[in-house]
Parts: sequence; structure tokens; C-alpha cells
Amino acid sequence: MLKVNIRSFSYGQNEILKDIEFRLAKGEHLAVLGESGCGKSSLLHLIYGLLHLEHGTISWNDNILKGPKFNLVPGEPFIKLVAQEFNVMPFTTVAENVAEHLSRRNMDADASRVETLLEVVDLSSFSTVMVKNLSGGQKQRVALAKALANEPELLLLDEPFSHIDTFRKNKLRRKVFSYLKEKNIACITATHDAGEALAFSDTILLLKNGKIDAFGTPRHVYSSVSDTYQAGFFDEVNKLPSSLFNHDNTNKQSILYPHQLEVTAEKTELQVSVLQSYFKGSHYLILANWNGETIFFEHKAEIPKGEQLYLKRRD
Ligand SMILES: Nc1ncnc2c1ncn2[C@@H]1O[C@H](COP(=O)(O)OP(=O)(O)OP(=O)(O)O)[C@@H](O)[C@H]1O
Repeated sequence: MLKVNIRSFSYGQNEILKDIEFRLAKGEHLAVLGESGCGKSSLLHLIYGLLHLEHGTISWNDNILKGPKFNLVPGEPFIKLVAQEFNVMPFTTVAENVAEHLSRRNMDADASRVETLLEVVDLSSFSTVMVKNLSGGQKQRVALAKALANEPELLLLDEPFSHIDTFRKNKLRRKVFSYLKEKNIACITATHDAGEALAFSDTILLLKNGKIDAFGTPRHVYSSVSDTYQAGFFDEVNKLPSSLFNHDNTNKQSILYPHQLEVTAEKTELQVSVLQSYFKGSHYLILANWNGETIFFEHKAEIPKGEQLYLKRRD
């Protein structure tokens, strides 16, 4: 089990992470979600042992990970990090890259391992291609296969699918994350992609300015958002007076996703004027004006600009 207890981490005077505490069991997958610059990569680099942690401890199976001041070669052998600047050897083939750290004692076993890994990252047909001739997304997949070659106990992925096109991304994510589960490899991904965090993680840690802003299962984090920062990762967001829906007189605000509002024939207090309809494939996202504020809701059809209609909270 990984135990992280970061009381404080700074670059010089600049405190980047504060009071980050969590545990990760074998085979579990944590997604660290947060805006650019909030400290996601720094967190992964601390766990891997590239950065020194002065205030706090990080341990694996109750052994404290001592970090770069104590290890001659930074990093821990049972942890692999696939960083944003992925580490591949450009002048060797894809297969040679993946095989780089294999034992070489049993050539057949090594070849079969490389074949399996290239299948996981969807690069089987590129096995003999020189890495320098690959695209950015393909190089990223080589780096991922390389990290998995000597099965790590903990895999740290920094924006692992950032260079990969949407078409391939979903299939690849399904393959990679089910491979990790099958092999019981714990994994932490740093990502901006809330869809990935919701679909593929067991737990989401939402970072805001270097602190934990929300933590829990994807279902819990998604459905209990308390402000527009949190909700904004998952979808467009509406912040509306709760009194519109509860008929109470408090000053509370409700955070609602677009799918939580719907058009109604009833004359509600939420009378809006349509500004724009955006086709989303299975539905339209409608932008509308309510008392000078932009409201987002979903509708099955396009609605003409300027149309006045009433909205209610979907049951
Ligand atoms: N080596 C460094 N020295 C000083 N400051 C740094 C260093 N590396 C990162 N920072 C700063 O620390 C903060 C957190 O950076 P970090 O890379 O951890 O964020 P991030 O959430 O991973 O961002 P992104 O999503 O853009 O990759 C940023 O303000 C960054 O400018």
C-alpha cells in the first residue's frame, strides 16, 4: 500500500503542495485532477522520488521512500513514471525500446512479453519501426509499454493520453486500465481530463492550489460538487439560487449541470431567452440568458435563438 502524507512541498519560497494525505491499495487507480499548474506533476515526482520531501512522508508497504537525497539514482525500482517528456530511445526500434530493461535471459519469453505489451498499447504493427519516425502519440504509447515491461507495483502516469487522438484514446484507455487491473498494478494518473477520471479511476483527488479540494469515488465527487471550480471539470455549470427550486428564502446557491435542467410547460421563475444551440451528437447544449446570466441546459432538439421558455430542475 502507498501512504502519502505531504505536509508541505515548496520550490524555494513557493509552496506548491499542502496537507496532501491519501492511501492507495495494490491494484487501485487514483486520478489526480486539477487545472494546469496546481501541482499534479510535482505530486507524481515526489512519489517517484525525483523531488525531496522535507515536510512529510511517503511510504510503500510501510517502508519510507527516502527520495533523491538518499538514492544515488533517483526513483524506486518498483515504481515507474511516464512523464510528460517521455523517455524513449529514438534511434532504436519500438520493440527494442520496450525490451530495453528485460532480463535477456530468455529471448523467447522477452519476445512474447514485448508482443503482449505492444498489443496493450496498440502498436503491434510498429514493432520494427525506428522510434524517431513515430508521431508524438505513438512515442507516448512506446513510453507506456516501456514502463510496463518489468511489471511495476505502482505506475505513475502524467497526462498519459495527451498526445493521442480521441478516436484511439478510448480503446487504448480501456485496454491499458484493464491490463493494470488484471495485473493488480496500482496507478496514479495526473490528468485534466475529467471523463477519463470518471470512467477509469476508483478514486478521484481534485487538487486546487496545491490542496485537496475533493476526494472520493468518481460518483461521489461528481455528484457532490460544492462550487463551480469542482463542477467545471466535469461539464458546463449553472450556479442558481436554491430558492428557485425549493421555494425557501435562504441565500443558498445550487450547482447544476446542464442535464439537470429541462424545459417545462409550467410557468416557473426560471424564464430564459435562448442564445445559442450547440449540437452534441445525442442532444443539443442550449445557452440561454436569465437575468443577464448565461444558463446551460440540454435539450433533444435545436431551439431557435430568441425563443422564451421556462426551465425546471429535472427530477
Ligand atoms: N522545477 C521547478 N521550479 C520551480 N517551480 C516549479 C518547478 N516545476 C514546477 N514549478 C511550479 O510549480 C507549480 C506546479 O507545477 P506542476 O508541474 O506540478 O503543475 P501541474 O498541475 O502538473 O501542471 P500541468 O497540468 O500544466 O502539467 C507551477 O506553478 C509551476 O510553475
